[in-house]
Amino acid sequence: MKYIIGVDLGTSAVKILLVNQHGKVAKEVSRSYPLIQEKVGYSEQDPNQWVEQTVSGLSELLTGFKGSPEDIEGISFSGQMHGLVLLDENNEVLRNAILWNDTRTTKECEEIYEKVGKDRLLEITKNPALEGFTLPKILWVKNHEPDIFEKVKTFVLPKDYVRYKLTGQLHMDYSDAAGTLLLDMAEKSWSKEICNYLGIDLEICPPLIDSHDNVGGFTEAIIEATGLSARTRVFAGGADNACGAIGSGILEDGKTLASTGTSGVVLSYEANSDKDFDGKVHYFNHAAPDVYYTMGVTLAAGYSLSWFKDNFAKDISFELLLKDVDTVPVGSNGLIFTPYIVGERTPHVDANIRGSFIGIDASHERKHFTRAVLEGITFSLNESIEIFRRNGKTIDTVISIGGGAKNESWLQMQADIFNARIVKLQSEQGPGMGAAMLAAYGCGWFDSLKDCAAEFLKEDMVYQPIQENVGKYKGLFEIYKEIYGKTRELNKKLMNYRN
Ligand SMILES: Nc1ncnc2c1ncn2[C@@H]1O[C@H](COP(=O)(O)OP(=O)(O)O)[C@@H](O)[C@H]1O
Ligand SMILES: O=C(CO)[C@@H](O)[C@H](O)COP(=O)(O)O
Repeated sequence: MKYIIGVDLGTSAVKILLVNQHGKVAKEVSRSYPLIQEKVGYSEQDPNQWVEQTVSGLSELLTGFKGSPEDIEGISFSGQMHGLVLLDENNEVLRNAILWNDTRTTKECEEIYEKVGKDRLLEITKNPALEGFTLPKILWVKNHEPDIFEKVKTFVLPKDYVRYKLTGQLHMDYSDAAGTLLLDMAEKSWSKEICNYLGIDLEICPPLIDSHDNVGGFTEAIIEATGLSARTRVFAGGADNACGAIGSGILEDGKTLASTGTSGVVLSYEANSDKDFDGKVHYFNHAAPDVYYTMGVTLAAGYSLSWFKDNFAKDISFELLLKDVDTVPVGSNGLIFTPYIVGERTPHVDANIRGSFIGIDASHERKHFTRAVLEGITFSLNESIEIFRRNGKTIDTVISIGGGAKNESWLQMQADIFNARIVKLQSEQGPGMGAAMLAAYGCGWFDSLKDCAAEFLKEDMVYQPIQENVGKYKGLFEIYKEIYGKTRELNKKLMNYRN
């Protein structure tokens, strides 16, 4: 039997899948790492922890493997997007990575608009300046840490750094480069124009490649540390949402994905780069060759649930915390949660908004708060679904992936709130599976990613919307949408009291 490996470098953990030639997951390993949050709005990670945990996870993957390491023909990567990793002339990390959910860069976004112009930025990159994207983070380091910036030789994104440490080769693929705000999306090249406007040396941008391109093999040190073979071919990989889309078969028009990882994402396939969403949703290069996708992002989806569990149910599992949610009625007995605990992106680009529980009643127990958290996260995702529907997309079926897709009650809730069929695949590890599929395609096992999807991806469960719940959620969603406007000014005033 032949195998490939898909590595998904997520925000909460690195998840590694060993997948056989029929797409069956033979083994799954996960290793977590912490977020470093020194101040409100800051979110960082240590790139060397990603590498240590990935190498340790790969070693465990090989432990007890019955085949020969040479049977593992390829490996590829999916990675949390936008995170800035700065390297010096020896490719040593200069500071912690500044992550996608770090919102310290509001001023730098304004600087980008002033110097590049909003319309020109949108023309070149197809996206607005958002705090989470990489370019504002580069400018933040330039403005606040000039001593570090002076030493920068190259910048890369999280999975690119891990791949570099495994192979000694430094690259970035188009799907991840699209999230930097430095890529000319249609031309597929770094934008000299944007670099010039902002005083950034084009030379710090790494070489660009396709997600299925072979970058070489493992270094001797990695082979020794993990037991992997020198013959395994390493393929570039892609942005986690692009890989999630591949791993869910979002490879043709009309297909929609909902992902509840640390972030939440609603994603739709686009054949061309010339649609106009006026920057309301992100518009990026796919990891499948020469196609695109659009998506709306909830900054704290699974992260809201993890935050709730860490603070109010630390010693129990997610399964135990969620086991009672079906005993609570739709609408959590009049309790609504907004998941703005680190700000929001879609539809409200707002680094200062914060979350609320509205309608707390003396009768509410922890299970009501738990259900309200799930409902609030799903309402937020539904705001992205609403944008897509308003732009003429038909969304009647949604493939659901990410940590949240492990829970059946949440999947039914998605069906009821989205008013769409929810499909759960046999593995909810969309990005890891997408990375594995890039390796399978790169190895030449299939003529196209679509052929690979036909062999690898199998439906497990389908959740149909329950019309009585759909009706109730329609009314609740209208109330949910009012909360942003009604709490925005209060949250601005409360900013003075945040550390
Ligand atoms: N059993 C579960 N049921 C529901 N949600 C879960 C469960 N386990 C984890 N999660 C949620 O999934 C999130 C992690 O999802 P994952 O897709 O692994 O994220 P990432 O790729 O960002 O690391 C956590 O933040 C948590 O809220
Ligand atoms: O910022 C975005 C997309 O624009 C996030 O979706 C990140 O890509 C992180 O993903 P997860 O760790 O939540 O999967």
